[in-house]
Parts: sequence; C-alpha cells; structure tokens
Amino acid sequence: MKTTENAREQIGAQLAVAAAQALTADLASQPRALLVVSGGSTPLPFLQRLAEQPLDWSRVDITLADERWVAESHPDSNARLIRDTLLVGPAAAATFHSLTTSDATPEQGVAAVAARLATLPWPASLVVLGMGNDGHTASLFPDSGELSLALSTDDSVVAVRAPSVSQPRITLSAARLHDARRHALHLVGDAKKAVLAQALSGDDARELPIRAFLTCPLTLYWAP
Ligand SMILES: O=C(O)[C@H](O)[C@@H](O)[C@H](O)[C@H](O)COP(=O)(O)O
Repeated sequence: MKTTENAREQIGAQLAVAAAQALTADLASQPRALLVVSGGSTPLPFLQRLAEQPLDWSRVDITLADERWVAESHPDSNARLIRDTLLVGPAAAATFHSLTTSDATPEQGVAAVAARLATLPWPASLVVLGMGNDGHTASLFPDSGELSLALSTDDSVVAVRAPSVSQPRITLSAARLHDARRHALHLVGDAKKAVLAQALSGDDARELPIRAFLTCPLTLYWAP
C-alpha cells in the first residue's frame, strides 16, 4: 500500500478511536449518545474502522451532516455509504436516522426531517465535518442561494440547491452542527490543506463556509 494511502488509513483509524472514546464517555452519563458524520469519499477509512470499535452501539444514534436528495439505493446517497460502511459489525446495532423522505424535493421533506432530528439526544457527542476544495462543509456551499439562511437560522435543517452540485441537498444548519460537545474536521490532501490555511486567514463564512466552524474547538484529522 502506498505511503499516502497508509497515512489516510491511519488518520481514519485515529478519528475512529476518538469517536468511540467520545461516545463511550458520554454513554457513561446519559442513556443515549449521538454521532453526526459527513459523507463523500474521505470518511471511508474512518467509517470502516469505527464500525469495529467495541462500545454499546445499541445506545448510539447516528445521523448525517448533510445528504443528497436521492434514494438510498442511489450510488451518491450518503445514507447508502453509512449503511454499507458503518452500520456493519458491532456498529450495526446503532440506530441511523436518515435526512431524506419519500417527498420529491428537500423543500417538501425538510419539516419531517426536522421533526425526526428533534427526537435525537442533542448535543451530539461528536460532529465530524469534511470540506470541499471550495471551502464548503456539509452542504453549506459558497454558491448556494440558501447559504446565508443555513448559516443564520435556528432551524435544524435546510433544503439547499447550488450550481456546483448536481443534486438538491438537505443540510444540517450551522446552528445544529454547532450543537455538539466535540467537533472534528477530516481532510486529506495538500489542496484541502491550502484551502484550510486560506480559511484560517479570513472570517467571511459566505466566502468559505468552513470558517463558521473554525472558531469553536475543533480537532483536525489530516493526511497528505
Ligand atoms: O455529502 C457530502 O459530500 C459531504 O457531506 C460533503 O460536505 C463532504 O464532506 C465534502 O464534499 C468533501 O467530500 P470528499 O470527502 O468526497 O472530498
């Protein structure tokens, strides 16, 4: 296995151990614990290693930071990624809460998803964020007409559309993504490292939405 792949596997494993420790710590003092994870390609080693972690998964709720508004059978579905990589082995006992409904659009389904999320044991034990090369995180996209709303609303979820993405999205709002005891940012590659450095040098979250999360305590998990 190439050095880069090794490093990405290792950082995913480190994040998996940290996530398991966070959940275990919170389960010592509350009946259930919540984990919020991101989709995309970066999380795969993290999700695979997390699924193997020994903890009381039957008391864990899992949801997504965002979702593409597609059927769970669609290859782009983040729920499909979670079911295929995390909800296996010991972690199969966890309860997953998707961000989609049978409605044709996220605008039609957003209220039902908000009601679903309201039943979860907030604050989350951990929110794991990714980032795109445009500085987006979750589905908070710089080119989205709903970005300002998603950055400012008290609502927990927002229906999102953006020219930069092919499918309608639903995303947890910045407020809901902040509702966690711990935050992790999981990135790989030099390009994203440079975008993060640019984000750290400014404060306009509408330019680089990841900035909305760089003022709260955040642990960075990066590999080349
Ligand atoms: O639904 C999604 O795609 C994610 O939630 C998204 O916010 C992701 O974290 C970034 O787009 C990075 O994606 P990669 O890990 O694939 O680069």
